[in-house]
Amino acid sequence: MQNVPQTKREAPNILVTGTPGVGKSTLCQRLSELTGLQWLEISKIAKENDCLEEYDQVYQCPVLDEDKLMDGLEETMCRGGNIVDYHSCEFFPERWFDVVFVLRADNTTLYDRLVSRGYAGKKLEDNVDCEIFQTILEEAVASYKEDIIHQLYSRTPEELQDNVNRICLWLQQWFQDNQT
Ligand SMILES: Nc1ncnc2c1ncn2[C@@H]1O[C@H](COP(=O)(O)OP(=O)(O)O)[C@@H](O)[C@H]1O
Repeated sequence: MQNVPQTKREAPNILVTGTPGVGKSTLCQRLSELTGLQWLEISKIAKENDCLEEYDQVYQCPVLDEDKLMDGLEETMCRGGNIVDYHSCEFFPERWFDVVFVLRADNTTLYDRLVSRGYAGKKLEDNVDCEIFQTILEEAVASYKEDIIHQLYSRTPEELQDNVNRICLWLQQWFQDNQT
């Protein structure tokens, strides 16, 4: 699949990734409403399309059938115009994305958000550690060219708005640079 020839996309594909609770869905929903790009919530799509294998008891989350999911998304991603929202990023084909935003939050903010989502015990601890150790940022750096990766803090409504504005500007520039 990695060798599929790259055809020009009509609109870019954006990846929004980061630890659960950093604000991906909130940002993606807002962006999708503003720009008309399609918001792809990978967790939801995997569930709806039977792309979940077994349940990981240690990490208390379902395990993705990544190959099945990738095959199902290939056509949509080749067309372009998608905002992909997922808490991991290493298994997507690199060629799918024009830009990668890694959302961040501070530990206290993230802890409070995850507690109010009902996370507790190991699951809560692991997710806060994931943010402390910048696991998803490192995953992104290992998987995509560094010049397309942007780290954005999303701790407050003001930061959310700044991020939306920044991504909209990026998008405008992409359309200017890719006019046919
Ligand atoms: N920039 C922000 N400022 C304040 N609250 C936020 C911000 N971004 C997200 N939130 C809140 O944090 C919680 C988790 O956000 P969500 O978008 O569901 O995160 P994720 O999709 O990364 O798991 C939600 O209650 C949301 O309203």
